[in-house]
Amino acid sequence: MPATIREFEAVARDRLDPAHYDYFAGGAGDEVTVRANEAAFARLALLPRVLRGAGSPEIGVTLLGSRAEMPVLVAPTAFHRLADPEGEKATARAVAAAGTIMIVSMAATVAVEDVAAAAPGATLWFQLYVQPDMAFTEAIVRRAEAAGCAALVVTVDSPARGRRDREVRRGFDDLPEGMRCENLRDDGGESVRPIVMSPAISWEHVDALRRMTRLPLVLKGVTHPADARLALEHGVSAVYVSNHGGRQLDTVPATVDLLPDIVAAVRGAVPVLVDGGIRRGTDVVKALALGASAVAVGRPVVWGLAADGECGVARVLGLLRDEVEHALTLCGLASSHDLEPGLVRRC
Ligand SMILES: Cc1cc2nc3c(=O)[nH]c(=O)nc-3n(C[C@H](O)[C@H](O)[C@H](O)COP(=O)(O)O)c2cc1C
Ligand SMILES: CCCCC(=O)C(=O)O
Repeated sequence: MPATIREFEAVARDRLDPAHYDYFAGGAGDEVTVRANEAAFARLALLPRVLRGAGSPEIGVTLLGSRAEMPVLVAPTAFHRLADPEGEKATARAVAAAGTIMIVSMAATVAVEDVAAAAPGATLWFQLYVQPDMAFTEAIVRRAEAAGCAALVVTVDSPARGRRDREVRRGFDDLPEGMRCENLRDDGGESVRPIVMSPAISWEHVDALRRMTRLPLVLKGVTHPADARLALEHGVSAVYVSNHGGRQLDTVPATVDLLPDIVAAVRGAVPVLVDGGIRRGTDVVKALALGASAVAVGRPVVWGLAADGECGVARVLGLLRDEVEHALTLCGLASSHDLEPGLVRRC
């Protein structure tokens, strides 16, 4: 039984088709950003306080009306059936058991309605790539609403798909026979449209989404403080700092290094979420101390799923939960809400 998330990756690597492992693990260009995300956490040190009598820590969080029993969400990742036959259904069941939030990818290999039905207790948010055909975008949004998704996470770091050399080398350019992006079905029909990543997507599309749905909008893929300020002007309900796990533009800085400037720009107006390189409870604690309301994990969930399906995801989420609680206890804190920047030192 793997004892750490990094050990889960090793098990997953052994079990996965090498092309699929490389799809999940890889990133854009020289993978500078992939490495930077994890390395940046290692460069931050924690400076605990002692004798605080804090007791056992409380780590739950309420975000946009959704409750999460731990401040770690499941980031949207595509193609879970490449990792396990049950795919996103298995992930959602583990998420329900952990009491956290799963952001279902628009590129899921199980339809969002079927994910919801498989895990009635799961809190689901839906991730959207705005499609230039806004009628089709609206049809997808309506499906997510009807399936009970409680927020819409709009990914804005993908005006084009990142170039990932590992995918090119492996010739990975399509899903295997019998697997497809079920959320891209055309108007209840049998055909599935390709996902379009369009450089024409702009703030006007965010405004159109705002008018289209009452769901809270989360903007995923914000890295520049000026864009965080614009996001507030356009009425978003949360800003999600992400460089897509280093899979889009290579050499974007590590997200945890970008976080303080975004938090300063947002000035508490809305929650700030962050993902990228989180592999330990101490990473979660550092991100929260620097002002994130919660974090999300992408690859760790895929490693759990590939290693042992629903049980593997449950174990990965359980590890993170235990590690967060343990780190808070060692920091002398009664609650994750008591985290503040003074706990973190750059070393
Ligand atoms: C295999 C894989 C597939 C992904 N698919 C999506 C996706 O469909 N939509 C999206 O917004 N982000 C997607 N992402 C990005 C994740 O949501 C997240 O930003 C990233 O994985 C965080 O970094 P981490 O993997 O180091 O935790 C994907 C990431 C991976 C690794
Ligand atoms: C067309 C699916 C895109 C999935 C994705 O965002 C990723 O692989 O990073």
